[in-house]
This record gives sequence, structure tokens and C-alpha cells, in this order.
Amino acid sequence: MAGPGSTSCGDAAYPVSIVGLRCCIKGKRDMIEIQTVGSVDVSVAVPGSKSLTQRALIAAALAEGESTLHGPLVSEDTEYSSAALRQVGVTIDHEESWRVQGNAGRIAPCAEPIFLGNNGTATRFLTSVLSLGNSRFVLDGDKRMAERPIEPLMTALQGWGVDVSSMHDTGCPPLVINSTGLAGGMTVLPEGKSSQYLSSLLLVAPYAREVAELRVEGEVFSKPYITMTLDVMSRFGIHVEYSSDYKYFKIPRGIYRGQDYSVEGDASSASYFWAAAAVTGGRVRVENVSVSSLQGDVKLVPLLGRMGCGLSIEGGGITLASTGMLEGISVDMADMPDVVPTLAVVAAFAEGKTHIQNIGHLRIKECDRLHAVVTELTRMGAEVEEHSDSMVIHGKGGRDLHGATIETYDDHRMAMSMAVAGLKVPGVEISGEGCVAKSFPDFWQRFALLK
Ligand SMILES: O=C(O)C1=C[C@@H](OP(=O)(O)O)[C@@H](O)[C@H](O)C1
Ligand SMILES: C=C(OP(=O)(O)O)C(=O)O
Repeated sequence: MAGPGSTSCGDAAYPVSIVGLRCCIKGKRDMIEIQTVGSVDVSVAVPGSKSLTQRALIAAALAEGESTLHGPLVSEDTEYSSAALRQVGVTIDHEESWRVQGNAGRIAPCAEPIFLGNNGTATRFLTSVLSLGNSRFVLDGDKRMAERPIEPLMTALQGWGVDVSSMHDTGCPPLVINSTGLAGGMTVLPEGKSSQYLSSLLLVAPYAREVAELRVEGEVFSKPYITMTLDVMSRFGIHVEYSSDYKYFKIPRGIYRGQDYSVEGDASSASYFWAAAAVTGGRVRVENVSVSSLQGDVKLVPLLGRMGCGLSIEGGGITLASTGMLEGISVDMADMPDVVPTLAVVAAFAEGKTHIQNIGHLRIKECDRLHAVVTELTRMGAEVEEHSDSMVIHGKGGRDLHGATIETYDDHRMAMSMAVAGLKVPGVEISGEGCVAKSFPDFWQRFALLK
């Protein structure tokens, strides 16, 4: 699927203005040159949450009756999820709201492979959903997805009697699932570096033949995503028993009930706008993300507060204001991996050291995001240290930064976070800018409102 950036500039002569951005094609690559701005002062709305849209879509597909999802994220990833569910017999109408006719847990056979691109969330969730069927399924993804592990999830599903294997014995997709439904009972999720395994198991567990129980080994990463899963499940009528450390779960048998579900704005997408206020010494209000959100990435706002920004809550949104005077912090970001690139970029404009810890799981995202952030900030002149599961940014108030052509590694979050640096530093070009389509197709148009 072409990103809107590439759609809008694909046929155009160089350079073309998309409001404050210059979009061009250099050689064969899509590229956006970010124009610097003064202190930004805007109010923006962001698209619906990717995580909540995909959870609600799965619950609605497995539900008895019709569901309507209001304000869903319309993007490459949610198109992949919808298409996959349609392949197994779910009717989903994408109008302004999405109408989903639930099949009460019945999964139709599908002879064709189900392809999910580099959508980690959907790949992990669909593995369990397909296990509910009574057929052979092949679940595939793109080149990068074939490097993103899924072994712990397969092991836990095998504990519930599922015949699932990695086609090339890599512990990664493509997968083959010979499904006959879930037996249920107790299973163990071995240690892994993604919460998506656990969310995936929880979402389908009510459909097991016996009451399902789940024990989790090792550290639980990205915990707020588990909270979001439990919340969506309860809104669709299934209430899970669990220990507060998220190491034990008991899931009652049951069937989700069709719901009217409103998707809130995506906190990870909002992060680039708050970061824009932070680095330009300006003010940005994100209208549709609230402080009471269960999305863990909303906690970026208090972190920016610790770096010297002010925040206020107005009419349900969150406003972040900055004088541009920022200081480095030390922070554990195990629970908010998707906004690590955003915080790292802000840290490059702060005075002093920012130490971001417990982020080894960034290495299995759309790219090795830990290495990519370090490489691209270094390319701009920043002094950054890479460690196995942490990074240290030696901020010099942005005085060490210069323009550069940024590689994005087909990772939407690399493109969007590094674009923030270009608001302040002349000559920042973002290559492969169409990758934002994964989670935020009109990112460049909304980013251009930052003036
Ligand atoms: O469950 C989810 O919706 C997600 C969980 C997180 O992944 P990990 O649990 O693998 O860190 C996050 O990075 C991803 O963007 C979305
Ligand atoms: C890691 C991400 O997504 P996924 O794991 O769903 O591919 C992301 O959106 O940053």
C-alpha cells in the first residue's frame, strides 16, 4: 500500500511543496525535506489507536452479533488485520465507522496464505485466532516479519494443544497452523521480549474447551498493552482474573458480545507533536488523547515534563508547552517502547545525559530500532552510545546537530521521530517517507500544520 506521502509526490517533479515540507524523488527513493520552523503553536488531532483498533477488531470478529468501531485507525496495519479476518469468513465493512459481523468464534478455512506484511501485532494475534479453526492455515509476512520471533507464543499455544510450527524452523514466520481449536487448561508462556504473545493468548482464551489458565515466565515487557487487552476484553464482556504482576491469568469460557466501541486517538502518534513543542520551544495541544488513557505511551508527557516542559489538560486533550530549555533524564522505558525514538530525539536537544534503559526489545521491532536510532542521531552529529539494552544520548542543547539524509529502514517510527529533529535543524531529509502508512498515513500532511 502506498503511503500518502509517496502518493502525493510520486508523480511530481522535484521539488514540490506539501505545505511546509518539500517532497521530492531523488533517484528512485521517496524523500521529504523537513523545513525548520520557529516555536510551533497548534492544536492537532491524531488518528485512532493502532493497538486498540486491532484489539477491538479481533474481539468484534470473535463476538456474537454486530459491532461498530467508531474512529478506527485506517492504515496499512489495520487494513492487513481486516483483510486477514475477512479471509477467514468475517464480514467487515469499512465505512466512516467499521461494522463487523462477528462469527461467535467460528473461523472459516482458507486455502491461501494469510499475509500480514510487517504487522507484528496482527501476526501474533492472528496466530492464536487461526488456532480456533478446524483447518490448515499458513500465516506469512514480509522479509522483516520473518526475522521477528514468535516462538514463545507457539510454545504456549502448543500447551493448549495447538499444532503450530515455524515453516523454516526459525522460530519466526511463516507459520503453519493445523488447527482443531484450543483445549484450554494451564499453559506456560516462556520468557520473551514481546507483550503481544500474552495479549494474543488472552484474546482467544475464552474460546477454549476448558477454562484456560496462563502462567508467564520471565520479565513482562510493554505491560500497558496487556492492560489495554484486558480492558478491550472486558468491554466485549469477558472479565479475566489475574495477578497484579501479570504473571498469572485465569480466563473464563465465554463469547464476546458485539459492541459499539469508540477508538481513542493514538498516543504513540501524538508523541511526535508533543516532541515538536519540546524541541522548538513551542506549544502543541493534541485534542484526542486523554491523560486517563490506558495507552502506556501517554506517559511520555510526564517524561517530557521531567525534561523541563509544562503540560496542561484542556477539554479532554493534552497540551505540552516548552521554553526549549531541556535537560537530560535517566528513564526505564521497558513499558513504552514505541516512544523511545521520540524521546531520544528530544534528548538530543537537551543539555546533559539521557540514559534510556531496559529497551532491548526495540531490536525486534520493524527494524533493530535501538541500533537505528543511535545510527541516525549519530549521522546528525549527536554523541550517542549504544548498549545491548540501553542507549545514552549526550545532549548538547542541539548545538552539535547538523542536517543529514536520514535512513528510515522501512520503520514508520524512525521517519516520524527523526522528522521532529528537522523542525529545528536545517537540511534534514527523511528517505523512504512512505513507511508512515503503517500507522499514520496522513502524517506528513498533519506534520505540515506545525508552523
Ligand atoms: O500489543 C500491541 O498493540 C503492541 C505492543 C508493543 O509491542 P511489544 O509488546 O512487542 O513490545 C508495541 O511495540 C506495538 O507497537 C503494539
Ligand atoms: C512495533 C510496532 O508495531 P508491530 O509490532 O505491530 O509491528 C510499532 O508500531 O512500533
